[in-house]
Amino acid sequence: MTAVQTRTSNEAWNGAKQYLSQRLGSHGQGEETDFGIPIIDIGPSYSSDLGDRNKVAEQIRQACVTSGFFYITNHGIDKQACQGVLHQAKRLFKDLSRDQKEAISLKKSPYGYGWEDAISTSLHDDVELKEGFNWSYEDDLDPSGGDGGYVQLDGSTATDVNQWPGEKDLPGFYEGVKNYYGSALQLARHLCRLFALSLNLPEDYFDPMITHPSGNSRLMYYPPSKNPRPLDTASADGEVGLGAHSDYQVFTILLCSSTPGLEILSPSGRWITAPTVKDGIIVNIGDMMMRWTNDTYKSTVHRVINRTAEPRYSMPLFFGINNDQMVETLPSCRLATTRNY
Ligand SMILES: O=C(O)CCC(=O)C(=O)O
Ligand SMILES: [Fe+2]
Repeated sequence: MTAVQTRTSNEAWNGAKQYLSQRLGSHGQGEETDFGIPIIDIGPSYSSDLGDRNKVAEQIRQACVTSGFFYITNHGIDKQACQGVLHQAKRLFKDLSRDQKEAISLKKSPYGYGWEDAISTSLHDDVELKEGFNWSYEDDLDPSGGDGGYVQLDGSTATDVNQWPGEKDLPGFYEGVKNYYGSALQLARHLCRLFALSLNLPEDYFDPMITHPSGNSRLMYYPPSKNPRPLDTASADGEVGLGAHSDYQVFTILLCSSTPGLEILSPSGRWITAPTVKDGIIVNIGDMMMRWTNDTYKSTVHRVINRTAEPRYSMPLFFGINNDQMVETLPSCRLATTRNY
């Protein structure tokens, strides 16, 4: 049996800071070739023909070995569910009073779930303007019903850890979130099959690892800029919505309102603005997938700056495998040559 190593939150924070500065330090030397956010129509991946599914998987692979970011269209999530959850975000951030928000503040949660004030949480020492609301996977949100085996990242089996606004304060909020989140979980499981194909693994390779997945998610609010200006990614002007970071899970499914703001860092150190793609949802690779694939798939540094006079809302789902799943380098990503020592 392997000993479980625990780290204090300070150690984890410092480790994450160090990791980010290494990642930022490595920019400026890389190549720009093919770096962007391609749009992949995943409609054909729902076909019963393996050839169709493989064609989508190949496009996903191409995106993952370059920027690690892509849009998906024809993803199967109902338009109303998407609009609905962004509407719930607006209600939460605009309609709740300060006291109602404080009542569900993440400061009261051992796991950091609940409402997050606009405070500096950036690993890059930016003062962040965003407000958030965080929660973790729960069986009731999962259309599969889950298998009852969910464990938190620290191995605890604690349930009821999420802090939802009261039904009286925000009627219909939970249902609106569940409606989209449940569909996004199903999409995540579908994407796992495409990732498996893209990595030359059996299509069902990840299936047993996502029966009670890590599905932390959040709603985000980026206030309108005090100084609305044209997009100029060279300058942040002190108004950082969400500081530079990479996501830590396997992959993120990111739904955004139509206000632009997401920027991704190219290998040569340029910030590239993500365009608005009608009915498109962003998928991006996280650090866990980068590690798991032996750096074949890229987890790219990104940030959010709202330079417009409009508010911006988004909902990232940080999808990961079961927190109690043992991982080792994926078989198709091990070095081809074996060392004799
Ligand atoms: O709001 C966005 O567009 C991005 C959010 C994000 O990158 C994150 O929460 O990790
Ligand atoms: Fe992110």
